[in-house]
Amino acid sequence: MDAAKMGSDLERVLITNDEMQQRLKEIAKQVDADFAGRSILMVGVLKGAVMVMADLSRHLQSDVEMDWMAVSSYGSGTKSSGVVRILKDLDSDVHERHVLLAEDIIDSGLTLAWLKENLEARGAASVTIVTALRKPDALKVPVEVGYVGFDIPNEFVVGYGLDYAGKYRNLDCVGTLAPHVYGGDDVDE
Ligand SMILES: O=P(O)(O)OC[C@H]1O[C@H](OP(=O)(O)OP(=O)(O)O)[C@H](O)[C@@H]1O
Ligand code: HPA
Repeated sequence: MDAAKMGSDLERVLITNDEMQQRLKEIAKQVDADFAGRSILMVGVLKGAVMVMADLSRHLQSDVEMDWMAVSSYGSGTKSSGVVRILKDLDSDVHERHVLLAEDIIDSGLTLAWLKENLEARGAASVTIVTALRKPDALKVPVEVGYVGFDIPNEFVVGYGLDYAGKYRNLDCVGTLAPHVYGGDDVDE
């Protein structure tokens, strides 16, 4: 879905799809150089990371295997609960693997800080985070990040994998929602 299709539901486009693809190409070049000669286990965090996994992996020239985890810290609202639950674990053993942990967004940082520690505790040789988006002003815990697509303001965003109440993940750009979409309710789960 493109921005025009969303009409007045979309308040502002922050990052176009072209800008995102361009940035992911640059990141892929850096990843290829940094991981030269190593096989990479890309771990995507469902559901938000599907777009960045699909796009970044296709820009990479390195050997890549993919695996997926599902965790939840947000429910259907717009604020992190801070409690991370594993909904689906990896199929692969990460022991001595070089893990590239891919996410759509680092907001409070709680999810990725927890995940990185969790994968390191399983004996991964390295765990490097790549995220399409980061909100530097929203961070509640420090997270060491290998590659960042874009730093964005501390506003709730949708698109490029990011949802509001399950919708808008297939929007091809990243943008903010018009207030009427939230229905005036302070959804906070
Ligand atoms: O830095 P944080 O504040 O922890 O927020 C980031 C997390 O929140 C979103 O996931 P969500 O729990 O909404 O699940 P989803 O990917 O299925 O939408 C996003 O995909 C990250 O996993
Ligand atoms: O800004 C956001 N939008 C959608 N999902 C999210 N999960 C963390 N931050 C966000």
